[in-house]
Amino acid sequence: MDKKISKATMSRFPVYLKALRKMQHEGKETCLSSELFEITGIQDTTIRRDFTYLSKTDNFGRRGRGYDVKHLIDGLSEVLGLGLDESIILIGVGNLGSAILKYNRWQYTVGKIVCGYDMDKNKEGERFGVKICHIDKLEETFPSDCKIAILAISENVQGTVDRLMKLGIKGIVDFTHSHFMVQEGVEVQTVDVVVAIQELVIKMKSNDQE
Ligand SMILES: NC(=O)c1ccc[n+]([C@@H]2O[C@H](COP(=O)([O-])OP(=O)(O)OC[C@H]3O[C@@H](n4cnc5c(N)ncnc54)[C@H](O)[C@@H]3O)[C@@H](O)[C@H]2O)c1
Repeated sequence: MDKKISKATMSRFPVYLKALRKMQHEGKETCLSSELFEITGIQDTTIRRDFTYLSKTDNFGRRGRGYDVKHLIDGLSEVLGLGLDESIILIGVGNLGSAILKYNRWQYTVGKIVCGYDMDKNKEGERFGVKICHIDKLEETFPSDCKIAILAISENVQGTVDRLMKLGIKGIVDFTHSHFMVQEGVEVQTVDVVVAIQELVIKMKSNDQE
């Protein structure tokens, strides 16, 4: 792709992708930008402009006929470097981990949690349809195609991250409040409710000052 895609456009792509995967799941083959507007709240002019950045746009989006849902999904997945079927593992099946497992919005977006791990033997078995293994069995049960791990543990974070990296994990969604080191080529995405509230308060204050 030759055209440079702006950050704002890139941040809207996952939103379109999620909406389109849901449409595809419901059996829809084409969609109008106005329909995407209704689902995403993003103006259709913005949507149409954003889609011009996708490499396959030449073949679709003819006026009035709408976009081919599959072509759009392929184009967006290509740009975002995402597959539909990421195998994700969850480490720590406590309060937060269980809530994440129960959250069933995975399937239209990035893939699914294929296995959970916990150091508590009582957690072994199955939860919300997902197999839970003891963390001691991580190496022997690790899904070979898995590149992403969600961390919702409270102890031995660095040791666990080291084991995950040895197994080939390249992306970590981190809910712990611990500082840990990763090797080059491993990405960490931190999710923190407190930080989100802090940012919200800052935005609210700056609104008051305007
Ligand atoms: N980011 C956020 O916004 C946010 C919000 C709430 C909690 N947290 C953090 O998420 C983590 C989990 O919170 P919680 O409320 O679910 O705690 P919890 O005690 O209910 O659950 C933690 C689970 O992880 C397991 N565990 C701990 N260390 C482990 C390890 N090294 N390997 C395997 N399993 C391990 C425990 O057995 C337990 O089942 C904590 O670190 C907490 O501080 C973050």
